[in-house]
Amino acid sequence: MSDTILNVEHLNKNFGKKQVLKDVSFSVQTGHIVGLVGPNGAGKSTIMKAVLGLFNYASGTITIDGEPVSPTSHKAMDKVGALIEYPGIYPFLTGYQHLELFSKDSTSKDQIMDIVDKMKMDSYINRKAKTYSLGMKQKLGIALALVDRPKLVILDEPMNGLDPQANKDLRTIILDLAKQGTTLLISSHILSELEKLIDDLVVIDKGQIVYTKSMAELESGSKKLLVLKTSDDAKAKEILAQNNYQLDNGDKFAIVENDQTKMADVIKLLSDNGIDIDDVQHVHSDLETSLLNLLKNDKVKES
Ligand SMILES: Nc1ncnc2c1ncn2[C@@H]1O[C@H](COP(=O)(O)OP(=O)(O)OP(=O)(O)O)[C@@H](O)[C@H]1O
Repeated sequence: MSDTILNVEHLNKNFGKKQVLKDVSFSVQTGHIVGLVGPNGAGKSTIMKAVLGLFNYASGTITIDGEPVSPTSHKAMDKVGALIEYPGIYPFLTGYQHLELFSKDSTSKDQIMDIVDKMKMDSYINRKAKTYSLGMKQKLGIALALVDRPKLVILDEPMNGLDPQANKDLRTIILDLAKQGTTLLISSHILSELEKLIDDLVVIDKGQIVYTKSMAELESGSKKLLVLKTSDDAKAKEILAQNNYQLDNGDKFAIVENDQTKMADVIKLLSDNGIDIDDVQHVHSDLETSLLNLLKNDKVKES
């Protein structure tokens, strides 16, 4: 059984009169990759900053590896690496100098070159950062979060500005780290990328946690659809309904699949009734669809 590395309990946070975190509780298991997702302004960065001890909160507790975290209690930060919003980059320092300056004294040159190598930054690591593109700066920010090989890594929108190859490299690095026992809390709006990585999902909306589940649970609960395009969708729907197929109420013409649904039977039924099938495919709900449904159905109200 895995143990908990990060525990957030009953966290409340205000900015002026606005309450931006409302009784936020969740925990993260050691070695897991956890996705923190939700609409713009939901409170993802605020949670991450609170976990990093960057500001006071009205009430609640945060512990990392059993140690409390607050603006006056930073001991646990020794175990944490983070990239929050934009990486703080100094234009006149090279990438290598950034890594040297901001890594721990105990981090060796070999460790620095190892992350440079894995992030494929060799060709520009000795150039001044003012010459870096957006993606290069982002990669340097990620390298800074990882260079000390922390137990817990917090990445806010790490895929921002990365090209497809860099995204793939980052995915490999993250999955390798998790295999070695590193825990990662990652926020991203690029759900198609996130779902290739994460073990667990924490969904926040308007400052409240609306959902915490493993991806396995999410996938097992997600709908499987048979999406159809026919010569006469209206008639096809009528025939399928008469034959006890469950029509999906989404945007596309689809039936909800169960263990008894056979594509061949559906095609035969429709063609026996003089309907041509232009296209038919099995579709599993992806994370984006599941999340949109979840947010559509959640009852959280703006205060
Ligand atoms: N320093 C601040 N002062 C006042 N309000 C703030 C401050 N930082 C964040 N907020 C507000 O807190 C809420 C949550 O913001 P936060 O940045 O945590 O959202 P987010 O989920 O990370 O959003 P996004 O996906 O757009 O990055 C928003 O309503 C935002 O306007």
